[in-house]
Amino acid sequence: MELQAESVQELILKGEVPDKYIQYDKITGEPQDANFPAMDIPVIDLGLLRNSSTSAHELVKLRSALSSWGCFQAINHDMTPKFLDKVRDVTKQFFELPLEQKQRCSQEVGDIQGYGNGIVLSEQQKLDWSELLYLVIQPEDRRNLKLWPEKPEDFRSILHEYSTKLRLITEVVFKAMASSLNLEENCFLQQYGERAKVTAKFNLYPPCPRPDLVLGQKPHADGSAITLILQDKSTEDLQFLKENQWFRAPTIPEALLINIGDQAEISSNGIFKSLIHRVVTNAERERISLVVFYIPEIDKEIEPFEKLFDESRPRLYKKIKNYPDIYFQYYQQGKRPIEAAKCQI
Ligand SMILES: O=C(O)CCC(=O)C(=O)O
Ligand SMILES: [Fe+2]
Repeated sequence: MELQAESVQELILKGEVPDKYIQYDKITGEPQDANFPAMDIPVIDLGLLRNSSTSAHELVKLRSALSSWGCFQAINHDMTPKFLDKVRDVTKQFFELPLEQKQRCSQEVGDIQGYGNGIVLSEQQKLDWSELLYLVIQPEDRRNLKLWPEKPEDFRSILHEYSTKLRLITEVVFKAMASSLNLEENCFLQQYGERAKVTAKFNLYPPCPRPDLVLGQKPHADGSAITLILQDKSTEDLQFLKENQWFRAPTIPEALLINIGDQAEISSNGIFKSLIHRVVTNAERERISLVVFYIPEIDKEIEPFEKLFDESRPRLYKKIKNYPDIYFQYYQQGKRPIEAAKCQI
């Protein structure tokens, strides 16, 4: 079932926060806007990773970051700060359009692509304080250009350029992830397939009058293999959960925050961690972000690489296929999707 939620823009005009948006933190019991410490994650230079004579130290940092926090900040990725600001600008300009104009890109029934307030699976579901635009960007023949905004005028060309650049970045990152585990460098790319799906989710989190009770995005782990996030420069509202404590992700304007999703946790036999994260709201400022998911081909078999388990280190995950399907089924039942892939030990 899909129900269209009332747009947050309309609620702000009315100045009210309906019950459907009120969420309590069942994990820590703290108000959503308590002051949480910053995560201690490394900044990794992708330029150094590209070359085997300079990569050794970065690979150690990468492995350690991905096995503790499941994420890192990537710099020197070949996208200039000016270009990243352009991406942020077109995102902001799109969300500033009048609602009717944004609705030209609206989600169609049964499809998550397009503009909307996220998928509403049931009447009881708590809602996020956000607007979003979700588009497939790779493979190119799977783009639904009808849903790509025509305004602002440079939106499409900038998204195309961003998507081309990200292809090279994801390749470097997957190869480095493999090398950091002493595996053949193409193993992730091969397991995920040449036609892996890459999707872009543009998010707007408007200022919210009750940041103590309302979330921009509920706690979840990503169903992707990896996720690449371009953060807003002016806020730090993304948080990761580690050992039952929330930590704030620092914003570095020129960096991409790259995190592990469930499928790379499975391939790495649990060495890399797909951590639960959420977005909090903010009474003063709006926040925008551009989140890109790298999603393996659905008919590829995803399983831990053989070299990563033996008698002393048990195999933690089974072979799975079509994880997005499993993900939605489990998510709907309020369970963590990766549980479905765990071996019974
Ligand atoms: O907006 C963000 O920074 C992160 C959103 C997120 O976690 C997601 O879309 O999966
Ligand atoms: Fe996420």
